[in-house]
Amino acid sequence: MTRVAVIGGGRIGEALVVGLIDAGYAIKDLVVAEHDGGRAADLSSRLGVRVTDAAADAAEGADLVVLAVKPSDVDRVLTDLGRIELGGQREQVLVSMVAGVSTSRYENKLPAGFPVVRVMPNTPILVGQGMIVIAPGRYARPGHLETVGEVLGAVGRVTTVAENQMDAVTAVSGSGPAYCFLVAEALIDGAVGVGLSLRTATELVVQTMVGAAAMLQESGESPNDLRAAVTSPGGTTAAAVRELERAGVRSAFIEAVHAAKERSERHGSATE
Ligand SMILES: NC(=O)C1=CN([C@@H]2O[C@H](COP(=O)(O)OP(=O)(O)OC[C@H]3O[C@@H](n4cnc5c(N)ncnc54)[C@H](O)[C@@H]3O)[C@@H](O)[C@H]2O)C=CC1
Ligand SMILES: O=C(O)[C@@H]1CCC=N1
Repeated sequence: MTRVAVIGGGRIGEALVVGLIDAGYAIKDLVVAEHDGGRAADLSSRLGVRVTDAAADAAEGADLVVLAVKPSDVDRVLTDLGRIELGGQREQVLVSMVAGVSTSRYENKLPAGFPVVRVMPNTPILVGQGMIVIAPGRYARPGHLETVGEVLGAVGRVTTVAENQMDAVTAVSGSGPAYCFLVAEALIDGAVGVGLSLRTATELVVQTMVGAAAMLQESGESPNDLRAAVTSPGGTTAAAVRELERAGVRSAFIEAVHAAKERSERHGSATE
């Protein structure tokens, strides 16, 4: 099996490891580098994976070295990885999940020709329902992409784009679960406001989102058509949608995606 080292056992690093284990990945083929001691001990006891505090230690012997640290921690990880002969003993690929950081930035610091693949996952990888978008760096060959796609395909749907689309991707599917959770929170607030218990409100909202998502995925119809089918003339939905449009919800989402893309671009320029 492809051996995977995850550098950074934070939220997305943990989601990846849990998702892979739940998908049947062998624990012996996973290792995490986490430099926060408390967090490392917690991960090791809960997940049963080997956790080390050094990126170089985790990367040695791994086929995929997955970076899941904040953009500001990338330099430190690259310095640490410089202590070992990356790609010397085996074919290795660096997989960066870091928002905004370009493959060329890694390529400039890694041994010449070292393959780098930029990936934007999202937290539903935790439950095998992630959206994972891949962009090859300059030296990543089809075989490398295939290996990355095979491993990450265990935790969600994988698609490939050109790297110049990755900031937009980050703004849509990378951050996207947060937008959905915010909508869920607001709907639950509304449901409680019209008299439902928190428990009933949560059950109704969650299943409504699950059902709507399944229709989006399976019906082949556009969101607009699906919404029209719920909207009876002069009915409740039309009254609700009028309020949402009046409050500028549509343009708020559009502006939110623009803001997230700009932030991702700034991560890149701040660390070039
Ligand atoms: N949280 C999310 O939904 C997503 C996050 N990402 C990206 O993943 C990266 C991590 O994000 P989060 O998991 O949310 O952050 P986080 O702060 O929860 O996790 C980062 C972890 O890396 C550890 N770390 C930092 N430097 C290290 C080093 N040199 N060696 C070992 N461990 C080190 C930190 O102690 C921390 O536990 C970011 O670059 C973010 O852009 C990408 C997609 C989705
Ligand atoms: O908020 C962030 O910066 C990261 C990238 C995509 C999701 N979380």
